[in-house]
Amino acid sequence: MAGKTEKKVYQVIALIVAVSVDLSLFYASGFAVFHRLLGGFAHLWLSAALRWSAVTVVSLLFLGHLKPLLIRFLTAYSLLPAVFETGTRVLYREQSQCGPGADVRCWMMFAGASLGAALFWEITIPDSQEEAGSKQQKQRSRVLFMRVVRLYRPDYALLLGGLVFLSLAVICEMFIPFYTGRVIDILGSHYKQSEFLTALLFMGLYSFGGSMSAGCRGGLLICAISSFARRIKVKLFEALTKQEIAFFETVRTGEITSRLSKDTNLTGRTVCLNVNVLLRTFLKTMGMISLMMSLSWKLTFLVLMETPITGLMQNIYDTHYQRLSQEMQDAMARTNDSANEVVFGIRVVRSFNTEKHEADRYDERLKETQSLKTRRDIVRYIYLLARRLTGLGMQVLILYYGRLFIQMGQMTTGNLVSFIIYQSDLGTNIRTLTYIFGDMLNSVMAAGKVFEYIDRKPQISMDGKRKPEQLEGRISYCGLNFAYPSNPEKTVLQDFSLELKPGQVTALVGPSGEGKSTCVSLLQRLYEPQEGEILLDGEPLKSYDHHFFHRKIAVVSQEPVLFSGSIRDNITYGLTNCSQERIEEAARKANAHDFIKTLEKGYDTEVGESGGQLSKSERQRIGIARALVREPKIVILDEITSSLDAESENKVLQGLASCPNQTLLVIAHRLKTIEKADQIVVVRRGQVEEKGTHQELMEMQGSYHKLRNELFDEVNSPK
Ligand SMILES: Nc1ncnc2c1ncn2[C@@H]1O[C@H](COP(=O)(O)OP(=O)(O)OP(=O)(O)O)[C@@H](O)[C@H]1O
Repeated sequence: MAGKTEKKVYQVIALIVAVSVDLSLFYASGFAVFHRLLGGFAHLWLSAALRWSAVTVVSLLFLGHLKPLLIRFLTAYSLLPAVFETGTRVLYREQSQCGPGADVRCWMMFAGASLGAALFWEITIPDSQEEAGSKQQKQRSRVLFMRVVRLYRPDYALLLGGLVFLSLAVICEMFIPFYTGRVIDILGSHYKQSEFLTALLFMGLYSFGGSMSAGCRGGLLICAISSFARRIKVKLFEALTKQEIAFFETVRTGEITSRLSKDTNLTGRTVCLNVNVLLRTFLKTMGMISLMMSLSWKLTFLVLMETPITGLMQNIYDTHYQRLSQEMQDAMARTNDSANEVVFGIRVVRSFNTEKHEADRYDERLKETQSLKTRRDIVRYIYLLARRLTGLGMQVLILYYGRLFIQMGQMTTGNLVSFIIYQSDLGTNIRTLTYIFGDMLNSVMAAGKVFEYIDRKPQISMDGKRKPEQLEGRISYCGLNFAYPSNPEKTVLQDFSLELKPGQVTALVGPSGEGKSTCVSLLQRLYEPQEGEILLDGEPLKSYDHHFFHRKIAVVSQEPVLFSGSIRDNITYGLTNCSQERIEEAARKANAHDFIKTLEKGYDTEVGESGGQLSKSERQRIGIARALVREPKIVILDEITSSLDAESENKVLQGLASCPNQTLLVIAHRLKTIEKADQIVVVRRGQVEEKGTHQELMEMQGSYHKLRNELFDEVNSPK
């Protein structure tokens, strides 16, 4: 507490000493002797340097170190009188009121202006520690922005063309108000036709040039944007397809599709269009300010005084508007998700008669979105009102002072008209500049989300190199412990060990939810066990080359997913140069050939979206053919019985048994079909409870025996 008070006392003493030193120097700089000795400009700049050094040293001595905000303030504060005076003398050959002498009013004006500028800087580009989080975010935005700019490299020619036309358009547009004022002056004074026609001609030429250039600029930039969007979409898509399955389970589908469709477009469009608007507005603003200066530098300074107020208002508005927009977008994504879910599961909705319930749920989500939208719009209206009021106040001031200057002969009526046209544009331009700068930083956040996925390293590595010429197909599960990443609390497999031998059929049986499908997922490397390892021919799965491994292992899941396209496309999915004989052979083994032949277009029949034009059993058989056509070393059938009748299942198993040295893993509920398996494994609570042949397990009278009896009772129980 005492330390804090001491620090405060030091700060107050520092302030008093610095102000006294500075005031003395400021007054001394006004002494006539210095003017005579050093000349006008030299004395101004020397005094600025002296004041800067003196106040900096005093502050350093008392405070020990200087914060960036204080350095900026001191620099602006010491240099402002010199800059202001030099500018006035060079540009207008006049001396300002603060030029020859130095009084307290000038000193206070410069101090106030510097403090305002430093605070404005601090709010827009913060430096202080309290704002460190926000500063970091802005720095991150800049890095992201530069990355987007680099990604535009293939389209630099288009961008360059766009920039050239942009500059031409700005130059042309800038001169139109100037000639408007000129026409008014010509009409108002001694009318000369030649002058009038020349002014009209130039106005026409500039208008035409401006429109042409603006059109070309827009066209070139749109081309650049669409080419960029295509490139980044492909990059993102590639990155997404490499992610592990757990990623897709933890991230909502709506979020992924929104990244792919919306954020990629936003990244390309906003950055490119923002740069376009930013440059155009910046050039226009600079040009306008210099033209306005030439019309009346005093009125121009008056107009520029509005800038910090507008900037601050814009900054506050942007922060709230962006936050509410983000919340609204999230709410919209949730609304779309719920609609998608219902469309996807419309059969369930209909059969459970929950149409009304789903409509109410959708309405709830819509209400949430609507309320956020209303709040966002209210913020916008308040901002617009404040903006209009400041603009109006400024226009009244301009008219008041403009009339005074006309009376004093410092400007003509035409000049004032041109000035007012420029001023109304300038206000919009300055607002656009502040807005675009903020918006650009915010919009690159969309790019940030896209890059987050592009840069994401899949948690299951695909860096294995092993591609042996010969593969036996011996699988060993060694002491696996596993919990799904989306539910890490629940251990699904516990010290799970099992051996699958080449040329043998292993069947996993057991009650539902005990971990059979999980064994298959781990063997496919869809997930990585937390402990233990799965070996293939004695080597860890992750040491095998990703493509090699997935050519050697084929899975037919409970509900195989087909993709739109023909039956042939689906069977040969991911393969090139696959002969018709090979396709047909696989289809025969899968008991699919006969039904395909009865179709009008045979193997060229379209299966529809997700195979929707085929029955469940037909989809299943095509899924089996797709697995077998690869001639894999290891085949996994995950409860194919759920959609196949007993006859089809028997045929499929016979077909598979005819492949020599294939390791076959079957998960089955219908125990009858796996009686002939070389090894039957009962999985319970994530562990191997029993294993052996059908005969051995029946003799043991354990779990398998019990399961068989339960199923037998189920089948024979009176309906
Ligand atoms: N993707 C997942 N995320 C989280 N938990 C999961 C996931 N998939 C399965 N589980 C859980 O893991 C446990 C084992 O599931 P698994 O699908 O392996 O059982 P199963 O024996 O194959 O059952 P079934 O015979 O019904 O297919 C279950 O409790 C299940 O709820």
